[in-house]
Amino acid sequence: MTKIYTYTQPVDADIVDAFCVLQKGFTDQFVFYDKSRKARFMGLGRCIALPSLREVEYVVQGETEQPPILFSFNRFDAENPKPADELLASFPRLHLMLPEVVLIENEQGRFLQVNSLGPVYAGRVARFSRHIAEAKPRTRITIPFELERDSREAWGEAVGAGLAAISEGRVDKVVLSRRQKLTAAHPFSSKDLLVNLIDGPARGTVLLYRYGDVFFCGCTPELLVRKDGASVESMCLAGTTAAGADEAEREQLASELLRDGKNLQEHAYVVDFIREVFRRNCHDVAIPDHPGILALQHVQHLYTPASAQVLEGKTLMGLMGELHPTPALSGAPVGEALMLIRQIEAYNRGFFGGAAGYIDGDGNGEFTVALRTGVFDGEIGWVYAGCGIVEGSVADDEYDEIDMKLKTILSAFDGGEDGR
Ligand SMILES: C=C(O[C@@H]1C=C(C(=O)O)C=C[C@H]1O)C(=O)O
Repeated sequence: MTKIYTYTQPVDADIVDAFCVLQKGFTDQFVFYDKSRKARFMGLGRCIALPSLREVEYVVQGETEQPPILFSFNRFDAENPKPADELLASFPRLHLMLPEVVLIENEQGRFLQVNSLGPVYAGRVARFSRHIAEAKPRTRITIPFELERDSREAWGEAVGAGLAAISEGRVDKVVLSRRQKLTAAHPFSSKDLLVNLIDGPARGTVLLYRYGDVFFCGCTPELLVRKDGASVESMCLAGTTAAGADEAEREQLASELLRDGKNLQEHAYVVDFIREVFRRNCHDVAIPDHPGILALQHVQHLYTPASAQVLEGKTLMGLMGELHPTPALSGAPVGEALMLIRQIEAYNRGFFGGAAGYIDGDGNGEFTVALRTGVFDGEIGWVYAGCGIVEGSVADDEYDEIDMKLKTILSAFDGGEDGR
């Protein structure tokens, strides 16, 4: 048993401003920041890595009873023998990470949490508090960059290989991705991208995992699983169209998407898969028969929410393991699709499409699917996005769909000076 001491006290500060001032002192950083709900956790510093919550016992200290917050970033296909891109390869393979300091904003308020393997003394927390009290409102900057286009021809070949596997009956759907390299004129920091994603128009959950100089970040719309006591939720997200130039066009495109057979089929594989996992692990499963629309800044998706009550003894980590990867990121059937992705894609996805989230010391928490993300160091970065290929998919259209999805992570370079 590892004993953790967790000292929490309220803070009267914007946690993003507080993070910006504290982060200078820490190379290891972890962020899970839901823009629409108060589920916001910003971790700093290397404290301890744990294989599972079962090994942990925590002692609550301080004015507020809050369990410790641990972060978990998992690769899309941890067993893929293909070497990861050099930037991604520098991350350790850790399961649960408990940072030294966590800034929290939840339904109970805003807090500063300090974790340690020995008792935390009040003076240490007070020092962080004083530092936070000096935090100035953050500013945004635009970071100019150039993208190296990946070839449409190579993509055409990849899609061709996917379509061949579909017509041979090996898979019904396979999700293929593209990556692009970007180079900025000047080195940029994780803080700059983080602030632009949090304050910019992208909807969803902002993620950051920085280890040393290298960082992985993005803003994902896709919830994999959320657990709060016995209540669990997930989300089926697959099937995509453009956002539209104005509200009328958005509605027009949304109503076309809701009637598009190919997209509905892509979506149905995800619904069937999540329903099956929920039926095995939960009761009172509620999943609507027909999808709705999730309208985002750069695209819109077919969307079906899923909720249930989890069986006693089932854990968040267990559910995450069973749900990931869903056919939204792999294909159907999942195992065959994963094997095909290993064969077709020239690179290892690393954390792109992986399960990224947090868990508290009581076993509640949530995981997202790490979409609309990239990995960065200094002035270079790799950004990733993918799309579902089914019978009838046209390579050029899918290439354009991926370009639309890439706009979300690229918006991290936009300081918003044009008023957006
Ligand atoms: C693979 C991505 O997105 C996934 C694929 C989608 C699709 O194929 O329509 C839609 C939403 C996501 O589940 C991505 O954003 O990179």
